[in-house]
Amino acid sequence: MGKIVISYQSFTGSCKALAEAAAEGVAQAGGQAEVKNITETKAADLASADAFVLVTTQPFQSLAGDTKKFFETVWPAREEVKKGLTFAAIICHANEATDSAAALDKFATYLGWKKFGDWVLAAPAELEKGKISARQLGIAVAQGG
Ligand SMILES: Cc1cc2nc3c(=O)[nH]c(=O)nc-3n(C[C@H](O)[C@H](O)[C@H](O)COP(=O)(O)O)c2cc1C
Repeated sequence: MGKIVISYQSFTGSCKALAEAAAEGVAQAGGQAEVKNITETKAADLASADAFVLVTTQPFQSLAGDTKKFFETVWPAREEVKKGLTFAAIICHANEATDSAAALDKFATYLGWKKFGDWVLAAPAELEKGKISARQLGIAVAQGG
């Protein structure tokens, strides 16, 4: 795989740390990772990306605001995004993440992005464990599956 965009939304740093761990995995597998805040991620950034990894928190049991806004912004500009973009996600949650996972499923379907395996779940209380999963995800995405 070539360039992999890894975007995060983070209130207290856990999702940022998970995004950086995923980028380490990508680099370890010989890929090129670009880590960005979700507020700075636009459809055009995904034009030349081979894969997109989203790392998001889930306040109030639902997808975080800036992350949802990202999808709302990408939708009208979706033609700019590489066709069939590979899409992986890490949901960082304090309890269960059913609603956020379902929302990401819907966005992937609407946009025609190719879901990469299962969404990875991580808990801020077990951040080191989450970082291992994030690194493994980065390696797997960079290796193309
Ligand atoms: C305002 C707010 C509301 C939250 N509500 C939930 C929630 O309903 N369910 C949940 O699993 N986590 C909830 N969280 C916890 C976040 O999931 C957790 O703190 C976050 O994933 C940590 O990532 P971060 O350090 O990148 O912000 C909430 C956090 C904030 C700030």
